[in-house]
Amino acid sequence: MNESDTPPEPSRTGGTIEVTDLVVTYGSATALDHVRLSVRSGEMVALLGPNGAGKSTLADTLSGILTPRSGTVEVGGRLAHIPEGRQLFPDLTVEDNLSLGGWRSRERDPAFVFDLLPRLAELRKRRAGVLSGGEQQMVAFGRAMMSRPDVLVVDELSLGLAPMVTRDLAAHLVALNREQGLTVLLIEQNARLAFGVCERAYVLEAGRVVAEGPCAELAESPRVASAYLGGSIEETQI
Ligand SMILES: Nc1ncnc2c1ncn2[C@@H]1O[C@H](COP(=O)(O)OP(=O)(O)OP(=O)(O)O)[C@@H](O)[C@H]1O
Repeated sequence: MNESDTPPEPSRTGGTIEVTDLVVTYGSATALDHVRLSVRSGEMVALLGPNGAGKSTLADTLSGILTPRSGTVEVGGRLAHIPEGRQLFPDLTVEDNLSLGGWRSRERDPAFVFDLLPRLAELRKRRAGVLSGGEQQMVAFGRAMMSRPDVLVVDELSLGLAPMVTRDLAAHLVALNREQGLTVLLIEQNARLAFGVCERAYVLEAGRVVAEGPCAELAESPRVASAYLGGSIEETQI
């Protein structure tokens, strides 16, 4: 296919993640220790865990930035990753940041992203570096959608954002999941948010999966409730 060919049509039929016995190391330090995780097509699954648990390492391995030491990672369809801290180009405009997200899908026109996230259309000529945290997260979200993904990995949607802004972004994510079947792995420290929008969750601690299951069941677990919900169960419904 050459540069002038039409971009491929969006395909949301096979967005899956299958991680088996995954070991990832940094030098002699083990960051992921025989991790097993699976996400089915059209699911929205949370990955919880404290600082240093290995969540970003898993995201980076799923997106191919890191290479496993052993085990397997299989992604069905195209995966896009909203990295922790957004990692935008601050001197480029919103529009140019979005265009960069379209390199794999050969998608240059962000019009469909403006339909999904109308606020970005208003901000299109602004430099990304001058935007608020919530607006920058929305640009990172839109940039990921430019690749027309089947699977979206979101690393800390809520990081540094006010609850209202987080809820607004989460509502966009839920709409994409429910209305377009986008498969989502939501990496979060905010368990209330994650349990409010996901059906299932994994809990990662010190590189190992220590709990998994339906969010409603995990929320009942005294260990999960005390570590991640401050001891009470009160879900954030979108
Ligand atoms: N480039 C690196 N070199 C060496 N060690 C690293 C590197 N990146 C991460 N680590 C270590 O690997 C472990 C897992 O880190 P990771 O960033 O994946 O955790 P995390 O769950 O995403 O944490 P946080 O919520 O704080 O972002 C930590 O002990 C961290 O110090």
